[in-house]
Amino acid sequence: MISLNIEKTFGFISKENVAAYEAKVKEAQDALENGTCKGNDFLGWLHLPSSITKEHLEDLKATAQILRENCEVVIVAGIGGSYLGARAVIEALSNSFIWLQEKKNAPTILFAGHNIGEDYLYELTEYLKDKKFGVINISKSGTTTETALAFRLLKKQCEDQRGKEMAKKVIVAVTDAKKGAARTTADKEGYKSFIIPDNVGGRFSVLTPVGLLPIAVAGFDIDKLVAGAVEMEKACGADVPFEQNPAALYAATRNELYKNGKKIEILVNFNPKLHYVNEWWKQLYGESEGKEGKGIFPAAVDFSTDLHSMGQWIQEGERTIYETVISVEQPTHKLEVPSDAENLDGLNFLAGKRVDEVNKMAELGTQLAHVDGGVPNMRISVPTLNEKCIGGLLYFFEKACGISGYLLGVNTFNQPGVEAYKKNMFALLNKPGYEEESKAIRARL
Ligand SMILES: O=P(O)(O)OC[C@H]1O[C@](O)(CO)[C@@H](O)[C@@H]1O
Repeated sequence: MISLNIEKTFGFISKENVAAYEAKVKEAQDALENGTCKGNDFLGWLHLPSSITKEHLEDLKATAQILRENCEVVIVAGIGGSYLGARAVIEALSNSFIWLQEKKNAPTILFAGHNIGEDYLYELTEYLKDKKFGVINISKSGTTTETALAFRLLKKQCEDQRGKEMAKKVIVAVTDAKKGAARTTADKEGYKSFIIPDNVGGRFSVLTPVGLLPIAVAGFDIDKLVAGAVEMEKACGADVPFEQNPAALYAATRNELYKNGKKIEILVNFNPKLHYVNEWWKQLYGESEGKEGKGIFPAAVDFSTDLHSMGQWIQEGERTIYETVISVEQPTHKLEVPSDAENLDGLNFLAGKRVDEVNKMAELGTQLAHVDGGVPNMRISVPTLNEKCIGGLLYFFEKACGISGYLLGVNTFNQPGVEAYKKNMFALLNKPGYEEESKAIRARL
């Protein structure tokens, strides 16, 4: 099970001040449990893991199997919370060179609908020209422009290439039960569809079909992923004492750091497979807390790669940052540094050591250097990268986010600020219904 160590924050904030959050954290836990916090119509994620039924998982696995049997490539179309969770889990669990391997035991998973890059979409559609492909169209609102645009292209191409009947079989919708264009299309075309519950917001939806279906198609064990989340739901529960509750401690510590001028949290990994876990985390905390002129800025780096780009800033730049390191205890594979008779590269001092030992010393050395340089450090230990641990990690971050947003005093579950760019874009594109905004925005150009 994952664990949290906050010892290396105590040169910057005091143990007593973190412990003093106990009552406020209890209030937060109660408010989440009783549904009395702000945004209380979006609390469906709280006990989601333990409420997932065997039948639901079987339904997801059966649909995944149809896609696996009929597709060489599956495109997951979605953006934000309808994209990042699936990508985070799939990349954390996949072989880093999966798409270069001839023999695959699952369709290649590609992503679309998370940008409006013409070249990206052109190159994707070109690549798909001789492929048996399917699409999972994911959008809670069913109206997000980026996703809808990509889906329009992919749906047509799939129907043209594979025929209407096969397209019906290999296109799956994950969307609202009733509203939105994605629902209308799915119902009209007769696609298999899954529902995103009303009370689960996008960034908290990885354990709904939004994440579970693509993860199952990619060949990973969603039973174990959910089991890991269930375990963490218990470990972070309202009945677990403050000092033993990782979500409570993480939420309290980051709020205390924020109060002491640490305005930026950098999520750090020492494993490139976790890059998209960082990205998922950025949305979770950024959309949840960045509002009302408040909120820790969630940044992220991949070490040791970024020690050679951002390392200088972190070591000696403005002291408004702290780091949270996701440390994977055990790699999946074993690789030792070979000995070399000539030792031309001078690396024989590493001969016989596992590559991970070198990585772990980089991690430890970085922690000490950054703490010496004025950067508080928290460490989240993950035993290994498997479904169970990742499920636990995701739920831990969600629960801590729910508590942390409450401590900050914001509505953790809305994202009103995201509408501003959309409104301008629609006005600039002359979307019907935006006539007044179009006139007003053009007058400003
Ligand atoms: O699932 P949808 O409705 O397409 O939304 C995708 C993403 O867009 C946002 O609503 C922001 O615009 C996110 O909160 C959400 O995760």
